[in-house]
Amino acid sequence: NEPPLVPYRYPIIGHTYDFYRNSANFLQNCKEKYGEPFSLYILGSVRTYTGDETSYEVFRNSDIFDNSATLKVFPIVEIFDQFRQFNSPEFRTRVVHEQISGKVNIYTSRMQKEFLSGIEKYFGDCKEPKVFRNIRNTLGLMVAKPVANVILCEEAAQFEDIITSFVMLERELTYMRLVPPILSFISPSLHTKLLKLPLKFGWNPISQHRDIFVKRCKPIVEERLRQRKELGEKYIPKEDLLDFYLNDPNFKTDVADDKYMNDLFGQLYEIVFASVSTTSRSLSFALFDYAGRPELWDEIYKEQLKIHNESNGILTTDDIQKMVKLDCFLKESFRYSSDIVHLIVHTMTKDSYTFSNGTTIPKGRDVYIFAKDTAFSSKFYGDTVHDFQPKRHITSNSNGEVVHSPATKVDRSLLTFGGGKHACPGRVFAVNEIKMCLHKLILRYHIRTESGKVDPTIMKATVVLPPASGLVLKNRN
Ligand code: HEM
Repeated sequence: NEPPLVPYRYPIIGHTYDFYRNSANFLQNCKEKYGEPFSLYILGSVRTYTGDETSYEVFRNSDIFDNSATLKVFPIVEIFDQFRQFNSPEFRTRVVHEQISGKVNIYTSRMQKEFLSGIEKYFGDCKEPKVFRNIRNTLGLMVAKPVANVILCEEAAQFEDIITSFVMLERELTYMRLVPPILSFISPSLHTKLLKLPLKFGWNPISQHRDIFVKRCKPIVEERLRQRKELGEKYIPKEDLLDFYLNDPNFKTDVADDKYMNDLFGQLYEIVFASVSTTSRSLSFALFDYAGRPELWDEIYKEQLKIHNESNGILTTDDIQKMVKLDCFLKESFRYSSDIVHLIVHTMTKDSYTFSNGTTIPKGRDVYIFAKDTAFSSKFYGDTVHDFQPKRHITSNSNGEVVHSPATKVDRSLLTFGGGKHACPGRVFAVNEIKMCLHKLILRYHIRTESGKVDPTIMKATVVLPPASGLVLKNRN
């Protein structure tokens, strides 16, 4: 009882052409005609696509659906493995969960300072309306500053070359993700081999970023090691990820030699990449979603002003939690910016798996999540599914209590942060970061699109990117 294989006309090519020509429409038509899940023959192999009903099952059953299939299209682990001594995804997830998301209250004031200095530097006064194009790049730099502060250390966040390097790293690796997988026609593994070929010849696309990291951070690491040695038990650990690694039994050292610095680079920069690429993408979408919808401005601004006045301009995590309107707006922006197909690919590892609706897939089948189907599902979002309505995330109970479903929440109706055991461990940090940045920007500037309308997003195969048009900022005073 396999999911229906959608009929195709040409052998070998199968559905490849139709899929890449307009994947959103094509997948939608397939789902309407054949239900879900359904299977397609793309780039020489059969893949199963899940929609709003069955996608969450895949995330929830992470013991059966292995997410490492993602590495076939994006061999990021190998790139970082060239530098580090060992790779443990479980350890990394725990570190992000406990040391980054779990400590946002400690980081909030430092992040705030970084945002304020970033806003001054990259946007400035804007006394007269000023147009900003290529906003994703600017927002990447903005996001990189607090990330450098938390993941490396406060000192490192002040180095311009570290901040630029974070953004370049993100861009270079994202290009790799967008390389068309033409060779997969011959064999799916050939595409991966092509992407990994430069590594075989000793050329790693991110070596230049390692050099910058070593130049800037080695003296800091050496000084910390020296202090640790001198003070012993009396050493007070610094609140950043760099110090956490220096103190962890797996990474403890007396000497910061090349091998050690390479290892630190591999461990820390994979987290930097996971953090900067996703956060700057979401922040860019959110700014465009805000700038193109004047009907939302007043309410959101008033909330920010109230919280600003109450907190005397120095935000705590409690203040950020009070930004309910901003949170609902961000959640709606997450929904609107959903990729067509989820980045994470899952392979079914058991002998067979039967979905709750009765269809069965065999061992080894790659399962792709048709994410847009969930984000725009009328089952979850009713008749207004195509309207941008932040208030949908607020519910008034019969007892008069008003509750809202936070942007960090992972559930079957929104797959922005995945789900199940592997759900993004950095989401609390990311949402706090984005809200803080939007809060500061909205307080300081009137923000609108250059066109005065909601600008269209850009589609690259199944990936959705923020508009390439300009945003106009003008100081409120
Ligand atoms: C808006 C920003 C972000 C988005 C949209 C996002 C999205 C995701 C998604 C979809 C996954 C895969 C989940 C799954 O397989 O079910 C993931 C995993 C992950 N994310 Fe995020 N993420 C964001 C920010 C961050 C940040 C700031 C960090 C680190 C500080 C981070 C670290 C990670 C890590 C380590 C994993 C792997 C988890 C695992 O496999 O167990 N992410 N993220």
